[in-house]
Amino acid sequence: EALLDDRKVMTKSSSVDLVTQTDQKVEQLIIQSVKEKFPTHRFIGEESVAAGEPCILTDDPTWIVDPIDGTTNFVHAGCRAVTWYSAVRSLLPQMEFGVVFSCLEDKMFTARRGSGAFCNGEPLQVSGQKDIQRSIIATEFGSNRDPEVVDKMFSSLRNVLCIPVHGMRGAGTAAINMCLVASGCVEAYYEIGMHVWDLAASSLIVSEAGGVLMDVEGGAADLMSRRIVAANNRTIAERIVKEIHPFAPPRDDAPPLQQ
Ligand SMILES: O=P(O)(O)O[C@H]1[C@H](O)[C@@H](O)[C@H](O)[C@@H](O)[C@@H]1O
Ligand SMILES: [Mg+2]
Ligand SMILES: [Mg+2]
Repeated sequence: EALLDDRKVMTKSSSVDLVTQTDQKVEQLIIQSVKEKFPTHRFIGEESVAAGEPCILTDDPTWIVDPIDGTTNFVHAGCRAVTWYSAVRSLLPQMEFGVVFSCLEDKMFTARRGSGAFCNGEPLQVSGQKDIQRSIIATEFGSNRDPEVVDKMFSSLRNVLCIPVHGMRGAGTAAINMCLVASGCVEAYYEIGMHVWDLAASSLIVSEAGGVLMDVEGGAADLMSRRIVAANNRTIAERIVKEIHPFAPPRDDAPPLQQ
């Protein structure tokens, strides 16, 4: 409880969707320092959106910021990851670079479109495993405790586990789960319910490390849809898609509900 007090924990969409003053301060720090260099660029920041800012990509260069990914870990045990990235939108949003910093491990994951993915400067490569039965799969349960949604998540978890796979893991942060895919430590990560700022930077890191991104129903990945399968290859991604019980949370870029 002392920890919770120290970190000034507040809640957002539900009693388990946590935010701290540190999340808010880190986001302000990142946005202010980028603005000083690039005054015309736009931002989509997790805590700014929570405060009512729009979550829309335009044709302008846009930085997508998740100040602390894994706030629940941070509240309970210390820091986890800080993530931000820049997207330049033409006809389709095109990510230019992604950065994820894992402060617990002092690892800086980076990727630039067309130039590969790196961890502390060392090139990253996804796992070469093609057999799902020799794979480790990562997932998370997010912050929705609606029993119907939880039933669907458990049904997917059960199906994937019983393929059977070697194991299932969850780092408590989407960004780090995706970096684990990019590093070849796990074969895939899937989740429904996280947000564009959880995935933006690490999605480029996964694809630049040779991985694939897919929607949970098998179509093209859509970072605003709050659904993702990130895998080392298409065979593994498509096998996971077969086992997922899909549902569609409200999109990140949906217009706000009228009061
Ligand atoms: O810690 P935050 O930035 O809120 O992100 C987490 C998200 O809230 C959860 O729903 C997901 O399950 C985690 O994987 C995210 O990393
Ligand atoms: Mg996050
Ligand atoms: Mg966050």
